[in-house]
Amino acid sequence: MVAEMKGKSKLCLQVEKDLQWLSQFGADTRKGVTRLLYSTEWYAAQEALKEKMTENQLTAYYDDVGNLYGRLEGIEQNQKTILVGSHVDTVVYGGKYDGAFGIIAGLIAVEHLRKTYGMPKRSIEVVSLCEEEGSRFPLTYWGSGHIVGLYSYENMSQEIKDRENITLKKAMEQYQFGKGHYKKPFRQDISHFIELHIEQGEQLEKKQLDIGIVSSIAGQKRFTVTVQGESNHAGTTPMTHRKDALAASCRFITSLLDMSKKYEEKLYMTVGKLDVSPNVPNVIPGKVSFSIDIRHGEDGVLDKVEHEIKVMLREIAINAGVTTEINRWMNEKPVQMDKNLSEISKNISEEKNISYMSMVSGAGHDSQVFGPKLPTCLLFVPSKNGISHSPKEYTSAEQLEKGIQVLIELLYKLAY
Ligand SMILES: NC(=O)NC(NC(N)=O)C(=O)[O-]
Ligand SMILES: [Zn+2]
Ligand SMILES: [Zn+2]
Repeated sequence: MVAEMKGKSKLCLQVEKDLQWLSQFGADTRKGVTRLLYSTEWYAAQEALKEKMTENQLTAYYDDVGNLYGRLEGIEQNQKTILVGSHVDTVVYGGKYDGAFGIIAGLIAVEHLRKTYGMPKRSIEVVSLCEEEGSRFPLTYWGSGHIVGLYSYENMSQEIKDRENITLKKAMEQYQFGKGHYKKPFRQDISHFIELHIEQGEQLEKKQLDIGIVSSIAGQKRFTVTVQGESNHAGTTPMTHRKDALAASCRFITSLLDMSKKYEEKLYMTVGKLDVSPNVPNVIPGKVSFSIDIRHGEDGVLDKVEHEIKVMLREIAINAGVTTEINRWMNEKPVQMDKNLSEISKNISEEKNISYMSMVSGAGHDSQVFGPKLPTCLLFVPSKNGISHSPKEYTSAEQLEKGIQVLIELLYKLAY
């Protein structure tokens, strides 16, 4: 252990320690991390980060939706601010790197810059975005979407509820967000958004490269499907007279995944969430709802697939004697990252002898929301075995450090 510590740089030890520290908020007994939007664990993580920002001599503050910022004031007036960071929320039973790494990396990079070069010309803010994953409520990019003005909580639907029927409004207000206590989230003073993230795939590892410079992010749609059948007795209702919502859902899901194969490897389709009612062994399932998540690099293909899904759903409903409803609650277009920032990142990597490749991200990111509005840069570090959204997520401290080195230099070039 001591020998291992001796071999590691200060930066390596720091990033390892800080990620471990942040993962305690929402840690479960199976080594996973679950930090859902506006949950106790989520708030504890934001509060702990706020304290850390203050310790790092940053001015820490929330906006009214729960995004947390740590600001290092620039010496030149009238300059816009560079935003660097990622999201603090996780999926259910996720790992300790997704999102968290971008925040910790931002904090470490800014701390390093301040200690080495003093105050920047242009202000830098490290941001811990409140929500990106869409794991608790049927919405995604709740944090970044407010910053760029895509969302406004004042106009949000009262119908947005989690699995336990808690409304988004109530969840927000539990921690005093959404009441006008804090600064409004919409901002027009941001010059760039920079995000460092784990790849969540295996391209970098397979090619043995250190950094992925993202050129574009795939488009993504998410739906909730509700299938309404009829609950009845398992021992007396003839097999031919049933309106079994689960049997119909299974047929539909299988046909759907079969259909996705015709798009070869370019279409990604997932049914990841299923709720069965009443969910007991001796009652025919009367109601089922499930999610569909589709992704592709071309928007036109996603529209075509959406149409196919709807046609297929109608056909299966007619044959199974059930009724169906489909609600699309996410529709993100593919987005290009800023070419100039990518070029700067390439040059930095070359100067530092850090190997890199340009790549497309199949995973969604807050950078997708900032990208159409302002120059945005998304950088990846490798993920062991390409695993993510799992407690098995892992990137070595040495690989994390390379990402941070590029980030430090990029921020230096933009802010000093
Ligand atoms: N980087 C992510 O894990 N993002 C995830 N979340 C969103 N909102 O896309 C996803 O599902 O790809
Ligand atoms: Zn994620
Ligand atoms: Zn993420």
